[in-house]
Amino acid sequence: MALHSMRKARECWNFIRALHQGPDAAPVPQKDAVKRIFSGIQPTGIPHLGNYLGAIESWVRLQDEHDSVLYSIVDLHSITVPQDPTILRQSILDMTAALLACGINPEKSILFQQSQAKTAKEKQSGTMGLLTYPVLQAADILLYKSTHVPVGEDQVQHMELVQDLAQSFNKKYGEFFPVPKCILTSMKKVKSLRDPSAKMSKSDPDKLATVRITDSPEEIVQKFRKAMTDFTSEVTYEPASRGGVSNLVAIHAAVAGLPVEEVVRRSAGMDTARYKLVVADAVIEKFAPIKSEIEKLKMNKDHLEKVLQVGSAKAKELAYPVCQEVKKLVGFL
Ligand SMILES: Nc1ncnc2c1ncn2[C@@H]1O[C@H](COP(=O)(O)OC(=O)[C@@H](N)Cc2c[nH]c3ccccc23)[C@@H](O)[C@H]1O
Repeated sequence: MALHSMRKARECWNFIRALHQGPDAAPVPQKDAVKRIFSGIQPTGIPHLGNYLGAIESWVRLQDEHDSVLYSIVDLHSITVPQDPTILRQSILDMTAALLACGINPEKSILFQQSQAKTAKEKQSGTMGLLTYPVLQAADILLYKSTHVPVGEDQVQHMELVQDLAQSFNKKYGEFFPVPKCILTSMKKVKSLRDPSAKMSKSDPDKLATVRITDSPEEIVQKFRKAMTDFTSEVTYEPASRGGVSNLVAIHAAVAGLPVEEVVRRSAGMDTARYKLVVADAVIEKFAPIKSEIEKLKMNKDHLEKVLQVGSAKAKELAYPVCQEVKKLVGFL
């Protein structure tokens, strides 16, 4: 299996290299393209504060600001590590419920399941080789001619590859793909509560490091109470020298919708032990309505499945002409 995957991965890279070696085409001036927003999230695990503040919250805003917005539940990406099929199936629906509860509105954006939105003729490419992580991510984005990709800082490296691939393709075949830009929020890297030098992550083995949006109030309080700070009791925002407390201030400001300076001003005279509970309360308050909405949505499996079906059909419709155009440009059609 590993060998087979490696061979497929090599084939995939050769295919991309072959694309780059195509005939030099005269550059066509880039059109003033309409913005198309695209982003994705892995279905494995419940979204955490980092996913929420670094990505999902801005996704909700962007669907109000732009006409063409797609959000993908990237199930193909999640199988780069072993997954139990029954659990994966459930996790896809759980992620759908979580995104809807956070405010993703299928009337305003296309919410779809990555594996279900491949165009019919593309089916033969569903091998692990083509799914090699960053290449698959590039395919996700370019397949819809996306212009803007709202992500956290950890995705910037992947985005650089996507930009390179788009530029190389355009150089050979004429301006076809917009070179997609990242949209980063001020919360582009929410730090682990246990180690402010690391990002908050779903897979952190220290359960106290990561606050999930469905955590109980007690769990949230416990995690913030144990958050790593330093020996200075004052609350200040100095990310370079006081990573722990600054992470708390940044989280607090983001969930309360206040500027950092205001949050620091309001906590004057408070020590960090007391402040941790204030931040925990703000997070509990922010997540409470989302948590109860998730519970409601999870009871209606048919609705969740329908949302994904409709979204996947719409995504497929957008992808098909792009895929055909690429095939024509390359000479496959
Ligand atoms: N601690 C953190 N602070 C701030 N932001 C964070 C933090 N942790 C996670 N994020 C952001 O959450 C989004 C989803 O994360 P994933 O790991 O599922 O995200 C991933 O694993 C992607 N490879 C999924 C993907 C597949 N295809 C795509 C195409 C476009 C954009 C994204 C994708 C991401 O925006 C991520 O940056």
